[in-house]
Amino acid sequence: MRIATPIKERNVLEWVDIHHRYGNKTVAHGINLAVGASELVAILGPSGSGKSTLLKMAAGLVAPQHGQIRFNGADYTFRQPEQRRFALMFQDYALLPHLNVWQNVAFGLRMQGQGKAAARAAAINILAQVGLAAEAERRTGALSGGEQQRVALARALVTRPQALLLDEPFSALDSHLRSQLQQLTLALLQQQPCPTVMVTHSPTEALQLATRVCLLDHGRWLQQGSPADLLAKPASAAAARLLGCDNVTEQHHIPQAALHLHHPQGTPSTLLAAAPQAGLWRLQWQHPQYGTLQQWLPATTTPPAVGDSVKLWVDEAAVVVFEAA
Ligand SMILES: Nc1ncnc2c1ncn2[C@@H]1O[C@H](COP(=O)(O)OP(=O)(O)OP(=O)(O)O)[C@@H](O)[C@H]1O
Repeated sequence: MRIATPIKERNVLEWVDIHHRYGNKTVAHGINLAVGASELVAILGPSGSGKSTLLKMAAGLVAPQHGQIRFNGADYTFRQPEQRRFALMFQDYALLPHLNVWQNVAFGLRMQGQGKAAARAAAINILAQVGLAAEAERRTGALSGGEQQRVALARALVTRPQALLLDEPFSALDSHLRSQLQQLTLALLQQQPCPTVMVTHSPTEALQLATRVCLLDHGRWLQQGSPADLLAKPASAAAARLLGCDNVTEQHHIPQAALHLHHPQGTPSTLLAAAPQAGLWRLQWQHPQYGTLQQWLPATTTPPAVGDSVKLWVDEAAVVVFEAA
């Protein structure tokens, strides 16, 4: 009988059994992660949880004390950064101040040995895609923060990297620019897919952009999954809090779908506060069994008056109970 050989996906970036400490602080504790060519994986975790260290290991800027970085099945752990052909876009995007915009973008291509004319043409082409063709001759110091970030994105993608590593790439931008650049990044990645890993501390960013979100705490995965799966069933209170969920205790998470106002089976609850926020009403209830609960309602609804007592039903079938609780 012939046994079918599993087809191994190509262009997979992997962290394999990574352990790392700084002094007595463990920042990676048996980390495994495989990112496929069409994936955008977000690593979401609190400050100091070890997110950037994992990215730096893939980039070749930090060598893990134990474990391997692999690409396409090959061991990359000790390859020099420039031998990896991975593009980095870090928070401090560090454009070269003595070069103009197109020269910054073309820099990687020139380092790879491409001729000046071809490198310039490729740079201008990608600058057009990020809406900066007209700025090609300008000094980078004269650009706004958002423009500099777009140059950094163009610079990261112009070399057609084997993998893209993004460390808080959008955090310095205001919300309008942030969403513009996020959409632009997704569009460019659709044109030239490669394993992409984005480090962020923003649950909104991770859940909106990533195909898979990995929750990291103290150098360990808390949980991994698609945004929809994680939101539907966070595995623990720590995971739910990292995801930015409301109504979390050590025992359970009460999602918005579990809350029903003016329900005949509801328990009289007092409205403590009501405020417009992010285009919605944010209500705070005092519930006799569940304590303080946050509820979000559409801006078009008229909330009860603060101090009123209203029947609020918590549908227990929709409450997420944590297994360890
Ligand atoms: N070169 C280093 N030497 C000593 N300690 C370090 C070094 N680099 C990072 N650390 C420490 O290791 C921990 C993890 O750092 P890392 O930058 O990976 O975390 P992070 O999750 O990306 O944090 P942040 O969101 O704040 O950037 C932090 O406590 C940091 O201070």
